[in-house]
Amino acid sequence: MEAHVSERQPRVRLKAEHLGLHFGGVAALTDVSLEVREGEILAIIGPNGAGKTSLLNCISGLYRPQQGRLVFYDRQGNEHNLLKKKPAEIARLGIARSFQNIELFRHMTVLDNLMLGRHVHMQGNIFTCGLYWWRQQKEEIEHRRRVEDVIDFLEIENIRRKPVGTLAYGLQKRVELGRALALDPDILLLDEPMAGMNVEEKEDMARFILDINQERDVTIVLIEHDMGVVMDLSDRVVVLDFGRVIATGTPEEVRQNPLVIQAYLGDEALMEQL
Ligand SMILES: Nc1ncnc2c1ncn2[C@@H]1O[C@H](COP(=O)(O)OP(=O)(O)OP(=O)(O)O)[C@@H](O)[C@H]1O
Repeated sequence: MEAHVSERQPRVRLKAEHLGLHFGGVAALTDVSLEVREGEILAIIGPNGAGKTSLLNCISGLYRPQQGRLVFYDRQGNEHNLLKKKPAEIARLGIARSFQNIELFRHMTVLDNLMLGRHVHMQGNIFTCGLYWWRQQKEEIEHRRRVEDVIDFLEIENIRRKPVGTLAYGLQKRVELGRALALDPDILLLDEPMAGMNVEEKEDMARFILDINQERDVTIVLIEHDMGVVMDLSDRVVVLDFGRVIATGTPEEVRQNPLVIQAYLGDEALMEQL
């Protein structure tokens, strides 16, 4: 008897429809539509100035596009209009991000930076502190437990008490990843997590990204210039050029797409990697 294997389409967790973002006369994004599917690693690639960071900024609420729709579906399937939410609300929904230029407090320890990563989940304030001290204590312990779990996961136990500014660049990038992970995200937005790293650091980072995706069940949207990394890590790729989506598909499909090759022509370093 013939076996019927049903191939279930993964759920869509984030959908952008016809996004348009401009700064005065500069169009950063034009008619950008894409979806992020549950459990995938989606890479956003494109030449410099293509609009990659602007897109992540729209998703995390830092930029407000003038056109289009941006919707997040939570684990229960509820729809959330991200264009109506502030960055902290978006983070609380389960969308965390790391930044291209590390955005950590350099004089604070690794542990404190990671605790700050959880602040959007913290309920306590000056009133509840006084009235419900025990509740505050319980909450604090739980946050600390989750942060310690991230520290173990990223293998940074030995630097947990060190000020971030004293760490090597590659480790700072790992702490930046930890800060985003401490938020317990459903979707992690990573803006060039391997930029400026040596080969060994890149390999470590690639392993952590895969483990976060597979073991911690986190959907990942990744901006990356290193095409080798993109080809190895991602399930699907969206290619932006001059603020427009010019291709979407598997790494192999986009690599052979004539529009993508055209967009990268002129940049020999990028072409070599394609
Ligand atoms: N805050 C801003 N004010 C004015 N223009 C901006 C702003 N942010 C982005 N832009 C413009 O939008 C366009 C897209 O920039 P963006 O940084 O999103 O590209 P990118 O693909 O991330 O580039 P890179 O690979 O160099 O980081 C560029 O022309 C940029 O100058």
